Parts: sequence; C-alpha cells; structure tokens
Amino acid sequence: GSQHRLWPEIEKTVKQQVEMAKLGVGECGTGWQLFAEDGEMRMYRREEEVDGMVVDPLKAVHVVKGITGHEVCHYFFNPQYRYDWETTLEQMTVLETISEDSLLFLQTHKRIWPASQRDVVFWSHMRKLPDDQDQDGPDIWTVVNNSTEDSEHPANAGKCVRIYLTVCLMCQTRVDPPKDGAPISRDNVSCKITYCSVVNPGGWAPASVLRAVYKREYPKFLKRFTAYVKNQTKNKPLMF
Ligand SMILES: CCCCCc1ccc(-c2ccc(S(=O)(=O)CCO)cc2)cc1CCc1ccccn1
Repeated sequence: GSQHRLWPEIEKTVKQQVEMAKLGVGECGTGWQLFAEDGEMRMYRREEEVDGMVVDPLKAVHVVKGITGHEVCHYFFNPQYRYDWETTLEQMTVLETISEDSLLFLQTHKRIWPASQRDVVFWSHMRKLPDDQDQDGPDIWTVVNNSTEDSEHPANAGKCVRIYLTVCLMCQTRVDPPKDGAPISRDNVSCKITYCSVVNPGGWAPASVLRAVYKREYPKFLKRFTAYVKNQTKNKPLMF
C-alpha cells in the first residue's frame, strides 16, 4: 500500500509513463521509425545508445476488437498467466506482494545466442485512471513495470546479466453501443493498446544482435499476447 518504500517511486513513474504513452509518435518530435506493421499493429523505435549500448525506446500501438483495457491489463499483470504468453520467459518469481495491485518480480529470460542470459528485477503496478481526453468514456487501464534493486537478488551475482527496463502498457477502451439499445457485447468494444518499453541490456551485447532480437521478439510478443487475451475472454463476461 501507500506506506511501502517503493510507493513514491511507483506513483511518480506511473504518472510519467502514462503521459509519455499518450504522446503520439508524431508529437514526440522526429526520431520514431516504423519497423513493424501487422494489421492494426504499428511498432516504432528510436535508435539510441547509452555508453555504447543499444537502449532503443520502443512504442507500439495496436487496436484489438472484442476486449477491454481492464482485461488486457488483467492478463498482463497477473503472474498466473505469464508463462502462457511470454515466450522468452525461463523463470518468474514473485519476490514480494507490495499491495493487491503492485508486485515485485524476478524474471530470467531464455539465453539468446551469442549474448549471455539475462535476468531482471522489477516492480509491476496496475491502475485505472480517468481518461482526461474523454470524460464520459471508459477509464484508462495501465500496467507499468520498472526495474528496481532487491537486496536478496543483487545484479550480476549469478550466471545472468541484469537488464534494466521501464515498460508501460496503456489501454483505452472504446464502446460503440448497438443502435437497437441491446446490451453491450464484445462486438461493441475495442481496445487501443499503447505499449512503450525502454530496455538497457546491462552487460555489452552486439548492437546488431540486440536490434535483431527486438525486431523479431516484440512484434511476436504483442501479437501473441493480444491473441491470448481474446482467446481467454471470448466466452467470459466483459470486464470494464
Ligand atoms: C540479448 C538480449 C538481451 C535482451 C533480452 C530481453 C530484454 C527484455 C525483455 C523483456 C521484455 C518485456 C518485458 S514486459 O513487457 O515487462 C512483460 C513481462 O515479461 C520484460 C522483459 C526480454 C528479453 C528477451 C527477448 C525479448 C525481447 C523482447 C520481447 C520479448 N523477449
């Protein structure tokens, strides 16, 4: 809850990340380059390096029919579903339950040749926010994942190189009520998903390898994850 040592950082980071996610790829100035497209999904990146390491920010926008923002965030946030959709995940541990909407994770991802295996420690927070651009529309749902230290799991103590990331999944639900006043069904809802991520790969990895990994893995991840949510929810009542 709000007494936890991480709470001030969570509050600040969530607000900052949602504001960034709301900026379209046009508005945040030049530099965004479209690198993947699939149906309604558009994936952009900016080529940035920090100390010679690739830390390309990524922004993906996708519109998916038949699911809501609450549902997308529910399946992204809750650990019990993660092995179903996160293909590069080798090991996931919930280190701490900070509150019912905030968890501390340790994840190790499968090694990607020729780079060494990576792990990450991050807090994850799920939140509903009023949509200030559409007062009477449905709320925005978001999940923010942000790397943090954990004294029990110091960086680079074992075989894995520790990575550092900030991820924001922001979901805006759209309802187009049926003309005949019938109850809202899945045919009347769609979700605009904005996924932003900045990953520092930790130890050195060849820029060409990193960019190839991201180019392959991110589109696969977002397609697989959204298909998973559609499949999990298709016969369940709508979650707003
Ligand atoms: C040489 C490769 C070094 C980097 C490997 C890497 C880095 C970051 C991540 C990653 C990406 C998304 C998240 S999340 O959105 O928070 C969801 C929870 O799991 C957490 C971790 C993964 C991977 C492994 C490769 C890879 C790259 C993209 C997408 C998927 N896999």
